[in-house]
Amino acid sequence: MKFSQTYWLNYKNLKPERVCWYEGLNLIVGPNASGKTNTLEALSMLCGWWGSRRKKLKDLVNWQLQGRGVARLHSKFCGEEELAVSMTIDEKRVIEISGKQGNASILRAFIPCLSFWSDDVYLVDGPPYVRRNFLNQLCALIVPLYARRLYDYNKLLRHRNHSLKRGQYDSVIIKTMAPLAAWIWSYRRTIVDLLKISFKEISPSLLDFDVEIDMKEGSCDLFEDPLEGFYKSIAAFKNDEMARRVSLAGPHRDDLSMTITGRPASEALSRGQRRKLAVTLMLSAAKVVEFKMRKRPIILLDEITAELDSEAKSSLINALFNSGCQVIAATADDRIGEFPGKVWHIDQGGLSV
Ligand SMILES: Nc1ncnc2c1ncn2[C@@H]1O[C@H](COP(=O)(O)OP(=O)(O)OP(=O)(O)O)[C@@H](O)[C@H]1O
Repeated sequence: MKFSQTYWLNYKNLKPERVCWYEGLNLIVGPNASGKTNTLEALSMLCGWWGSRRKKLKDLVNWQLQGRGVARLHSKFCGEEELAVSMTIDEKRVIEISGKQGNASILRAFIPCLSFWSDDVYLVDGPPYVRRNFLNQLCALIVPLYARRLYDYNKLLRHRNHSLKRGQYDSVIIKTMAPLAAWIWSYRRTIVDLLKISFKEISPSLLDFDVEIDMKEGSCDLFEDPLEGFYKSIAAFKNDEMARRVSLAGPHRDDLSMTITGRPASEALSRGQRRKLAVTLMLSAAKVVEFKMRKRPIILLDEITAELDSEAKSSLINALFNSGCQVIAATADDRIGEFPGKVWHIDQGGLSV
């Protein structure tokens, strides 16, 4: 699916505008605070996601209107099928998909979209939950049931932590959690295996260093059978859990390890290299989505050129071009040079070609 035409009204600082997007690469260039991130955020909302900065819905309405008006987002999509999405935002968000009431999870299933925000460099050097969130989003995009199972697992985990805090070791909760944990582990493993394959394909054109990525399970060891693995890990961590009064084994302790000749990427790489690695992971994820969903995802990329030298910029642009995906990227750098797509300029919330 691809954005063909969007229209927005009263969304943050964006001017009311009808925009016909190019089906290949789009680059939005503009100075700081001109509305680049706001534009990408509006597009991400239209695909059923939140933007980079999770805010209250009413903060998305133009400040001058707050309490007196609503923000509206509309988009026509083309591709595997034609879709029209409308969204009205004030205290709550009302979504219509081709004239029928819908919700964000339906949008995500119809219009796969991956976004890369400036903070996503933390994918390499941030704490494990950042990488778990990345994997969770990818898995939930491909199989919506994953989000449901993860929600159920996290609910039980909260109960378990509550019991542990009170010094109780509740084996009924463990038994209920076990099949969910095993399912989440199996699914994550499948996706990480695919991610490794696409990473191997893409990384030579983008990275001048070799990175090994792998799933690091929150268990005491790697097991063939994840259900057995869960029970064994729980048993192995029992004393520690009772002493620390918190649950230490299970998918909530997973991580995606990234190493360069055995050293963690967060230590071995410069900031620019970490950014390249994070973008490469995102492009690998796009390939996995395409393979599993038989649909090319839309890619939204904020601050695409930040911290990249000219060689890295051009190899990234080439990789985006070769992905065949519709890409909408933003940059404050107006010296981007040759660009194989449509360049938009934004100033004070107004887009022009
Ligand atoms: N609800 C709102 N109503 C009106 N303006 C808003 C609203 N929310 C945010 N803004 C304005 O939007 C502007 C920020 O836009 P945005 O984050 O898209 O900038 P940007 O072009 O990505 O900038 P940078 O290059 O610095 O990241 C800010 O000036 C902010 O004051």
